[in-house]
Amino acid sequence: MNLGAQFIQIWSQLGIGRQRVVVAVSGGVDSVVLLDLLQKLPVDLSPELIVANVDHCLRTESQAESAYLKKFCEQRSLQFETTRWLPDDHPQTGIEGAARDFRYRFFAQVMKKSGAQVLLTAHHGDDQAETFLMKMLRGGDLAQLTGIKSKRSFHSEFTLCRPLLYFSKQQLYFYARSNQLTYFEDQTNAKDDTLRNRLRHQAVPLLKQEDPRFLEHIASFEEQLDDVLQLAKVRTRQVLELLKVEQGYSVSRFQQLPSAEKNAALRALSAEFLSETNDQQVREQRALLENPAKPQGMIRLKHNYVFIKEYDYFRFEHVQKQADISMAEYPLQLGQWQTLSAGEKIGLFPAGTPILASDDVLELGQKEPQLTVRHRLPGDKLLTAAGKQKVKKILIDQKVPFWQRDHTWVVSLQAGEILWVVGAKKSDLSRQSVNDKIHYIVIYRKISREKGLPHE
Ligand SMILES: Nc1ncnc2c1ncn2[C@@H]1O[C@H](COP(=O)(O)OP(=O)(O)OP(=O)(O)O)[C@@H](O)[C@H]1O
Repeated sequence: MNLGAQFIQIWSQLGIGRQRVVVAVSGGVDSVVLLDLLQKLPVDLSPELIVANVDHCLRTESQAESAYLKKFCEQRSLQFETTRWLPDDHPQTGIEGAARDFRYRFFAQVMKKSGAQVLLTAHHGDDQAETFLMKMLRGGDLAQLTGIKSKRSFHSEFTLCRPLLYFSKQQLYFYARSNQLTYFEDQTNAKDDTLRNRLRHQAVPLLKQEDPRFLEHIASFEEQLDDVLQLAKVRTRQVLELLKVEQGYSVSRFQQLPSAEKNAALRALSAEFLSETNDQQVREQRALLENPAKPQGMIRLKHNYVFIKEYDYFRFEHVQKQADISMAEYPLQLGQWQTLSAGEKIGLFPAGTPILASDDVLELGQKEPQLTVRHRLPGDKLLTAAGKQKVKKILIDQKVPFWQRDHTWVVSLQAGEILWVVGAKKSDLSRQSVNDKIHYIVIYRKISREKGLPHE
């Protein structure tokens, strides 16, 4: 079957039919062939074409090429839309990415203006193989290897289709010559200054020489990989659902999973929290979760995240840096609760105020205590009969994990001396002696998130 006949088949399968489409035409052989193939489709499959072109002003010839395309389209009564990316708007670095962004923004504008829903580009099999090899070289998430898709959504409201993915560049050259098409060669593509160009000129020809069906094999792997990844995604979601508990994820349920599901779950969580996966860290997390000798543990991750195992739960947690933690300081007003966070509150009350079994209470001997509550700060010291004790040391001795230390609340006297490191230690001087009358109490209470519990 010749290329034109194969194209008709592919076009029918894409299901675009006769609707209005925008074709991205650079003037290179790929897009010139695409435009010709589209114009030669049988009438019942023939779409309404709008040709979109961007002059990036990156090569001296580009202006003349755009002018040629304009004339070409006029002669064939094709709607032609073009724009220039002026040199003043070019960034110092990342020019390729910026050019791509500009180009696709323009295509979206043309689509909006014309009411077209589909954008066509002329990516072909060699582009696919080069992209595959580039991603393989760079490493990372397996999903990235699925490469260029023949159909995907674009700017959320449009569809981007690449009907030439199944053809090699060589086939496109052959078609262009046989049909006497005029196209332009981008001379910058001849240089070996980019990875893509080196792969195009050196690696890909060698691989094609080893097996002429190399491009077909890549395309087939891409399709299979796509299918397998879709299935894996569904299963991973089910696994995460199974592991989910109120405090995070269940360690015991994790331990019962088959090996592949363990890895998939940890990778998916890394991707969710850190937007990337790191095999070494997934191995470390798994080793921690499977180690019965370590009921608790923590692994530092990127972007201020930590992976925490606490007995039967594990979770990813974002640890705030000291600078990000609220510097709020609340004076305690007699008889009033002060909310500290969504899950906790504190208050100063007269002695004898009813308390709950789960409350933590500091008894006070002072007549009119002037107390404030705040997060602990570097250098804080607890007042004790034996002298002052560093709060940091208390937290370390009490094995408070480091990611929770800066979140610790302290209750201090006006002078700054600390009477209570909440959850860790109370000053033995909050009353002069055990026989001293208790005048007031400070109550620290966890607020249950479940409504309707008897104590709330
Ligand atoms: N200046 C341009 N004007 C119109 N269409 C363009 C232009 N440059 C590229 N295209 C369209 O994009 C297709 C791919 O081009 P190219 O291989 O240069 O892009 P790329 O660098 O791989 O980036 P991307 O895949 O994101 O478009 C072309 O076949 C053509 O359809």
